[in-house]
Amino acid sequence: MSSKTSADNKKKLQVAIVGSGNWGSAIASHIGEKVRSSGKDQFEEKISMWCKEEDVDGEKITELINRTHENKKYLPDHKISDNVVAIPDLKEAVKDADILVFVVPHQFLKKTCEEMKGNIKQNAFALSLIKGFYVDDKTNDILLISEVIKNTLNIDCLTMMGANIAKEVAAKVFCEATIGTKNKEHSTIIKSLIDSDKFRLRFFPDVEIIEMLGALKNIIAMIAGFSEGLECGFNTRAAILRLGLREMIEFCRLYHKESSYEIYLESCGMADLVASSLGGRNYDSAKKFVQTNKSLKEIEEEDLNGQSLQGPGTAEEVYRILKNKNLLDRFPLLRDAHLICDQKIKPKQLTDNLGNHPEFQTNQQ
Ligand SMILES: NC(=O)C1=CN([C@@H]2O[C@H](COP(=O)(O)OP(=O)(O)OC[C@H]3O[C@@H](n4cnc5c(N)ncnc54)[C@H](O)[C@@H]3O)[C@@H](O)[C@H]2O)C=CC1
Ligand SMILES: O=C(CO)COP(=O)(O)O
Repeated sequence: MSSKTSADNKKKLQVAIVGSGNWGSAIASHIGEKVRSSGKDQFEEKISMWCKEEDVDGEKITELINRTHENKKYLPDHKISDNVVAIPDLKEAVKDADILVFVVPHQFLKKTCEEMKGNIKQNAFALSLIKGFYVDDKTNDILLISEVIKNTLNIDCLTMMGANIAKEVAAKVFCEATIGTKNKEHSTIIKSLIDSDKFRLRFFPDVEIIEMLGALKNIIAMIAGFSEGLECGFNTRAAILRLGLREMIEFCRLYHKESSYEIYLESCGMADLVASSLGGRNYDSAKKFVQTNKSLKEIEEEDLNGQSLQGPGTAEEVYRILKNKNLLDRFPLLRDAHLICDQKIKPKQLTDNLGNHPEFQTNQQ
């Protein structure tokens, strides 16, 4: 008589991580460890991680990762679980995957999806960790990352956003994240794959809002960095976070009028805004922009060793959307962030004008 259980007979799910930067490497390792510790019956132990090939200290980055179990370029000083295998060929990395975890900087997503088209399993589904969005060339309006993934690959796409600074997740200190999905079966699978004592998940159906918040907080984090560069202090920074959160909510409500406050108070909203405005790359670079007078592009090249700032691109996209809707004056922080990045106005102009924010005009005695 066979001693096989039904779990043995059930086909295990294969996971591929599409991306291997700072966050990509950290989440790949978390997933690798989670699968090993409690997911062996449900998931294949080997996790494929697509890694764009490049040379690091005379060695191919994929070979370096697979030899040392560390991504010395994008996540130095943190070991990656050794069941994560870096694969340089995108099609090879994703072809057998049931779950595709997207975590490339947002400017590379469309090309990555195009290359994957026709090379993935029909019943696969995606989870996007990418913070950013596009402007649709036809409508001049917002085009979400999850929509690009869904439309290009014809698969379901969940989103995961939250206060998740990669090196802290890699150091295994507590954090939480928000999953957006309306698909119960997929949310149950993602809970088994990622949720742990040190990385708690909460689930909501508001996929679009969760994704928009993840992108918008990068813009407000840059403004917090500008104010810190100007040595404005904690009171001003706190005011920027409050006014910024207000604008983030109003922006989301352009698309989801009836959304309740609950979602904005989750990790994807207030918590990510706070974490990113204390210690994110967009915050740090914006602070340095004020202190050095270098452009953000120069700072990114000098300081980030190939990592990518998402704030400046998203600020430009939001500016375009608001301009097209004739709403720039209702969103002065979102508007001015782009003008500062583009060196059209000085950061001080923004901080000097905080007292004229529309928020103060609608609440006067
Ligand atoms: N780093 C963090 O703490 C967090 C990042 N995120 C989000 O995750 C996404 C990915 O961020 P990271 O993993 O930090 O990336 P990163 O900022 O470390 O970017 C480097 C990665 O981009 C890849 N890359 C460079 N050129 C490319 C190209 N032409 N095509 C495809 N890939 C290319 C590199 O190979 C490398 O894997 C972003 O949207 C970011 O906002 C979200 C939460 C935390
Ligand atoms: O999204 C992040 C933390 O949740 C990281 O933000 P940065 O890209 O600004 O580092």
